[in-house]
Amino acid sequence: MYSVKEIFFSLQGEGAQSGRASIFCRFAGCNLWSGREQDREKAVCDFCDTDFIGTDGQNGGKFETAQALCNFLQEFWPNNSSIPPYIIFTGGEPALQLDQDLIDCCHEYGFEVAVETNGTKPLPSGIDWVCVSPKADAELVITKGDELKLVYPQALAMPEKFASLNFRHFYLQPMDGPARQLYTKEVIDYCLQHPKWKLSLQNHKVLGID
Ligand SMILES: C[S@@+](CC[C@H](N)C(=O)[O-])C[C@H]1O[C@@H](n2cnc3c(N)ncnc32)[C@H](O)[C@@H]1O
Ligand SMILES: Nc1nc2[nH]cc(C(=O)O)c2c(=O)[nH]1
Ligand code: SF4
Ligand SMILES: [Mg+2]
Repeated sequence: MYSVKEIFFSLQGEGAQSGRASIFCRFAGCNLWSGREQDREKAVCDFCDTDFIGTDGQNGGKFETAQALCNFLQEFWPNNSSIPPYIIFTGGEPALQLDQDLIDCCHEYGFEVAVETNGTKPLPSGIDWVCVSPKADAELVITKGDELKLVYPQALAMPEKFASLNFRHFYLQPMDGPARQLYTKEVIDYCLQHPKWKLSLQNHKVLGID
Protein backbone atom coordinates (compact mmCIF):
# COMPACT_ATOMS: atom_id res chain seq x y z
CA MET A 1 0.00 0.00 0.00
CA TYR A 2 1.22 3.49 -0.92
CA SER A 3 0.29 6.61 1.09
CA VAL A 4 0.29 9.64 -1.16
CA LYS A 5 -0.09 13.20 0.12
CA GLU A 6 -0.83 14.78 -3.25
CA ILE A 7 -0.51 14.33 -7.00
CA PHE A 8 -0.30 17.24 -9.44
CA PHE A 9 0.79 18.08 -12.96
CA SER A 10 3.24 20.98 -13.19
CA LEU A 11 6.63 22.02 -14.51
CA GLN A 12 9.70 20.72 -12.69
CA GLY A 13 10.83 23.89 -10.92
CA GLU A 14 14.30 22.88 -9.81
CA GLY A 15 17.64 21.63 -11.07
CA ALA A 16 18.71 20.15 -14.38
CA GLN A 17 15.19 19.20 -15.55
CA SER A 18 13.60 22.52 -14.65
CA GLY A 19 10.93 23.63 -17.07
CA ARG A 20 9.91 20.07 -17.94
CA ALA A 21 6.26 19.00 -17.73
CA SER A 22 6.05 16.46 -14.92
CA ILE A 23 3.53 14.51 -12.88
CA PHE A 24 4.48 14.92 -9.21
CA CYS A 25 3.61 12.12 -6.82
CA ARG A 26 4.29 13.30 -3.28
CA PHE A 27 4.48 10.44 -0.78
CA ALA A 28 3.44 11.03 2.82
CA GLY A 29 6.03 10.90 5.62
CA CYS A 30 9.76 11.52 6.07
CA ASN A 31 12.54 9.97 8.15
CA LEU A 32 14.24 13.32 8.93
CA TRP A 33 11.25 15.32 10.27
CA SER A 34 7.80 14.39 11.58
CA GLY A 35 6.31 17.26 9.57
CA ARG A 36 4.88 18.86 12.73
CA GLU A 37 5.95 22.47 13.40
CA GLN A 38 6.52 21.75 17.12
CA ASP A 39 9.16 19.14 16.14
CA ARG A 40 10.96 21.29 13.56
CA GLU A 41 13.73 22.72 15.74
CA LYS A 42 14.88 19.29 16.91
CA ALA A 43 14.54 17.64 13.50
CA VAL A 44 17.57 16.44 11.50
CA CYS A 45 16.17 18.42 8.57
CA ASP A 46 14.75 21.68 9.93
CA PHE A 47 14.19 23.89 6.83
CA CYS A 48 11.64 21.84 4.89
CA ASP A 49 9.22 23.88 2.74
CA THR A 50 6.68 21.08 2.29
CA ASP A 51 3.56 19.71 3.97
CA PHE A 52 3.82 15.93 3.63
CA ILE A 53 1.64 14.73 6.52
CA GLY A 54 -1.27 12.46 5.67
CA THR A 55 -3.09 11.75 2.44
CA ASP A 56 -5.46 14.73 2.40
CA GLY A 57 -3.81 16.87 -0.31
CA GLN A 58 -4.99 17.36 -3.91
CA ASN A 59 -5.60 13.92 -5.45
CA GLY A 60 -3.98 12.29 -2.40
CA GLY A 61 -5.01 8.94 -1.01
CA LYS A 62 -4.00 5.35 -0.30
CA PHE A 63 -3.28 3.09 -3.24
CA GLU A 64 -3.45 -0.64 -2.61
CA THR A 65 -1.27 -1.69 -5.54
CA ALA A 66 1.38 -0.32 -7.90
CA GLN A 67 -1.09 -0.85 -10.77
CA ALA A 68 -3.74 1.25 -9.06
CA LEU A 69 -1.27 4.10 -8.53
CA CYS A 70 0.12 3.91 -12.11
CA ASN A 71 -3.41 3.87 -13.55
CA PHE A 72 -4.25 7.02 -11.63
CA LEU A 73 -0.95 8.78 -12.46
CA GLN A 74 -1.31 8.31 -16.21
CA GLU A 75 -4.58 10.27 -16.18
CA PHE A 76 -2.61 13.48 -15.46
CA TRP A 77 -0.66 13.35 -18.76
CA PRO A 78 -2.06 15.07 -21.87
CA ASN A 79 -3.57 12.22 -23.85
CA ASN A 80 -2.44 13.45 -27.28
CA SER A 81 1.25 13.41 -26.30
CA SER A 82 3.91 11.44 -28.18
CA ILE A 83 6.23 11.98 -25.18
CA PRO A 84 5.92 9.35 -22.44
CA PRO A 85 4.62 10.49 -19.04
CA TYR A 86 7.40 11.89 -16.84
CA ILE A 87 6.73 11.03 -13.19
CA ILE A 88 8.62 12.61 -10.28
CA PHE A 89 8.35 10.72 -7.01
CA THR A 90 8.96 13.10 -4.13
CA GLY A 91 7.69 13.64 -0.62
CA GLY A 92 8.30 13.58 2.25
CA GLU A 93 10.90 10.95 1.59
CA PRO A 94 9.94 8.76 -1.36
CA ALA A 95 12.55 6.08 -0.59
CA LEU A 96 10.43 5.04 2.41
CA GLN A 97 7.69 3.75 0.06
CA LEU A 98 9.13 3.47 -3.43
CA ASP A 99 9.71 -0.22 -4.14
CA GLN A 100 10.84 -2.34 -7.08
CA ASP A 101 7.25 -3.30 -7.82
CA LEU A 102 6.26 0.33 -8.38
CA ILE A 103 9.30 1.19 -10.52
CA ASP A 104 8.77 -1.92 -12.68
CA CYS A 105 5.08 -1.13 -13.00
CA CYS A 106 5.88 2.46 -14.07
CA HIS A 107 8.13 1.11 -16.81
CA GLU A 108 5.44 -1.36 -17.95
CA TYR A 109 3.17 1.67 -18.34
CA GLY A 110 5.88 3.39 -20.40
CA PHE A 111 6.64 6.10 -17.84
CA GLU A 112 10.00 7.81 -17.42
CA VAL A 113 10.66 7.89 -13.68
CA ALA A 114 12.52 10.45 -11.57
CA VAL A 115 13.01 10.67 -7.81
CA GLU A 116 13.81 13.49 -5.41
CA THR A 117 15.44 11.90 -2.35
CA ASN A 118 17.43 12.89 0.71
CA GLY A 119 19.76 9.97 -0.08
CA THR A 120 19.60 8.29 3.33
CA LYS A 121 17.75 5.15 2.21
CA PRO A 122 18.44 2.63 -0.56
CA LEU A 123 16.42 2.96 -3.77
CA PRO A 124 14.98 0.30 -6.06
CA SER A 125 16.94 -0.17 -9.30
CA GLY A 126 16.12 1.24 -12.72
CA ILE A 127 15.04 4.78 -11.79
CA ASP A 128 15.70 6.96 -14.84
CA TRP A 129 16.69 10.16 -13.03
CA VAL A 130 18.01 10.24 -9.46
CA CYS A 131 18.24 13.61 -7.71
CA VAL A 132 19.87 13.47 -4.27
CA SER A 133 19.61 16.35 -1.81
CA PRO A 134 21.86 15.64 1.22
CA LYS A 135 20.78 16.85 4.63
CA ALA A 136 22.88 18.15 7.55
CA ASP A 137 24.71 15.26 9.23
CA ALA A 138 22.33 12.56 8.01
CA GLU A 139 24.37 9.68 6.62
CA LEU A 140 24.30 9.55 2.83
CA VAL A 141 23.90 6.07 1.32
CA ILE A 142 23.09 7.14 -2.26
CA THR A 143 26.45 8.47 -3.42
CA LYS A 144 25.90 8.37 -7.16
CA GLY A 145 23.15 9.52 -9.48
CA ASP A 146 22.19 12.09 -12.06
CA GLU A 147 21.95 15.23 -9.99
CA LEU A 148 23.13 16.29 -6.56
CA LYS A 149 21.06 19.28 -5.45
CA LEU A 150 22.28 20.69 -2.17
CA VAL A 151 20.26 23.24 -0.23
CA TYR A 152 22.63 26.03 0.83
CA PRO A 153 23.74 26.83 3.47
CA GLN A 154 23.76 23.91 5.90
CA ALA A 155 26.55 24.10 8.49
CA LEU A 156 27.06 20.33 8.52
CA ALA A 157 26.62 19.84 4.78
CA MET A 158 28.70 22.34 2.85
CA PRO A 159 29.43 21.71 -0.86
CA GLU A 160 33.07 20.63 -0.39
CA LYS A 161 31.84 17.49 1.35
CA PHE A 162 30.02 16.27 -1.78
CA ALA A 163 32.03 17.60 -4.72
CA SER A 164 33.86 14.31 -5.34
CA LEU A 165 30.76 12.10 -5.45
CA ASN A 166 29.67 10.44 -8.68
CA PHE A 167 26.95 12.74 -10.10
CA ARG A 168 26.49 14.28 -13.56
CA HIS A 169 25.26 17.65 -12.25
CA PHE A 170 26.03 19.57 -9.07
CA TYR A 171 23.51 22.21 -7.99
CA LEU A 172 23.24 24.59 -5.06
CA GLN A 173 19.70 25.66 -4.20
CA PRO A 174 19.37 28.69 -1.91
CA MET A 175 17.47 27.80 1.26
CA ASP A 176 14.01 29.36 1.13
CA GLY A 177 12.98 31.28 4.22
CA PRO A 178 13.55 34.77 5.62
CA ALA A 179 17.17 34.90 4.37
CA ARG A 180 16.59 33.57 0.85
CA GLN A 181 17.92 36.71 -0.86
CA LEU A 182 21.16 36.64 1.14
CA TYR A 183 21.63 32.90 0.49
CA THR A 184 20.99 33.44 -3.22
CA LYS A 185 23.83 35.99 -3.32
CA GLU A 186 26.09 33.56 -1.46
CA VAL A 187 25.26 30.77 -3.91
CA ILE A 188 26.03 33.05 -6.88
CA ASP A 189 29.42 33.88 -5.34
CA TYR A 190 30.12 30.21 -4.62
CA CYS A 191 29.26 29.13 -8.18
CA LEU A 192 31.47 31.87 -9.62
CA GLN A 193 34.38 30.65 -7.50
CA HIS A 194 33.62 26.91 -7.98
CA PRO A 195 32.40 26.36 -11.56
CA LYS A 196 31.62 22.71 -10.91
CA TRP A 197 28.48 23.94 -9.15
CA LYS A 198 25.41 25.51 -10.76
CA LEU A 199 22.63 27.64 -9.30
CA SER A 200 19.20 26.02 -8.92
CA LEU A 201 16.31 28.39 -8.33
CA GLN A 202 12.88 27.18 -7.28
CA ASN A 203 11.13 28.55 -10.38
CA HIS A 204 7.66 27.29 -9.39
CA LYS A 205 7.70 29.61 -6.36
CA VAL A 206 8.53 32.62 -8.56
CA LEU A 207 5.85 31.61 -11.05
CA GLY A 208 3.20 30.84 -8.42
CA ILE A 209 2.51 27.37 -9.81
CA ASP A 210 2.52 24.01 -7.93
C1 LIG B 1 10.57 18.61 0.00
S1 LIG B 1 11.96 17.70 -0.58
C2 LIG B 1 11.29 16.06 -0.81
C3 LIG B 1 12.28 15.04 -1.29
C4 LIG B 1 13.33 14.55 -0.30
N1 LIG B 1 12.82 14.35 1.02
C5 LIG B 1 14.50 15.51 -0.26
O1 LIG B 1 14.69 16.16 0.76
O2 LIG B 1 15.21 15.57 -1.27
C6 LIG B 1 12.16 18.32 -2.28
C7 LIG B 1 13.32 19.25 -2.53
O3 LIG B 1 13.07 20.49 -1.86
C8 LIG B 1 14.26 20.90 -1.25
N2 LIG B 1 13.91 21.83 -0.17
C9 LIG B 1 13.20 21.55 0.95
N3 LIG B 1 13.05 22.65 1.71
C10 LIG B 1 13.68 23.66 1.07
C11 LIG B 1 13.89 25.05 1.36
N4 LIG B 1 13.42 25.62 2.49
N5 LIG B 1 14.58 25.77 0.46
C12 LIG B 1 15.07 25.22 -0.68
N6 LIG B 1 14.91 23.92 -1.00
C13 LIG B 1 14.23 23.15 -0.14
C14 LIG B 1 14.87 19.59 -0.78
O4 LIG B 1 16.23 19.70 -0.43
C15 LIG B 1 14.64 18.73 -1.99
O5 LIG B 1 15.65 18.95 -2.94
N1 LIG C 1 7.12 22.68 -9.57
C1 LIG C 1 7.72 21.99 -8.61
N2 LIG C 1 8.95 21.49 -8.82
C2 LIG C 1 9.50 20.74 -7.84
N3 LIG C 1 10.69 20.09 -7.87
C3 LIG C 1 10.84 19.40 -6.73
C4 LIG C 1 9.72 19.60 -5.92
C5 LIG C 1 9.51 18.86 -4.67
O1 LIG C 1 8.78 19.33 -3.78
O2 LIG C 1 10.09 17.77 -4.55
C6 LIG C 1 8.87 20.46 -6.62
C7 LIG C 1 7.59 21.05 -6.39
O3 LIG C 1 6.99 20.95 -5.31
N4 LIG C 1 7.06 21.79 -7.42
S1 SF4 D 1 14.31 15.32 4.00
FE1 SF4 D 1 13.09 16.29 2.37
S2 SF4 D 1 10.92 15.95 2.93
FE2 SF4 D 1 12.17 15.39 4.70
S3 SF4 D 1 12.07 17.20 5.97
FE3 SF4 D 1 13.94 17.39 4.69
S4 SF4 D 1 13.35 18.48 2.79
FE4 SF4 D 1 11.47 17.86 3.86
MG1 LIG E 1 8.64 21.44 -3.39
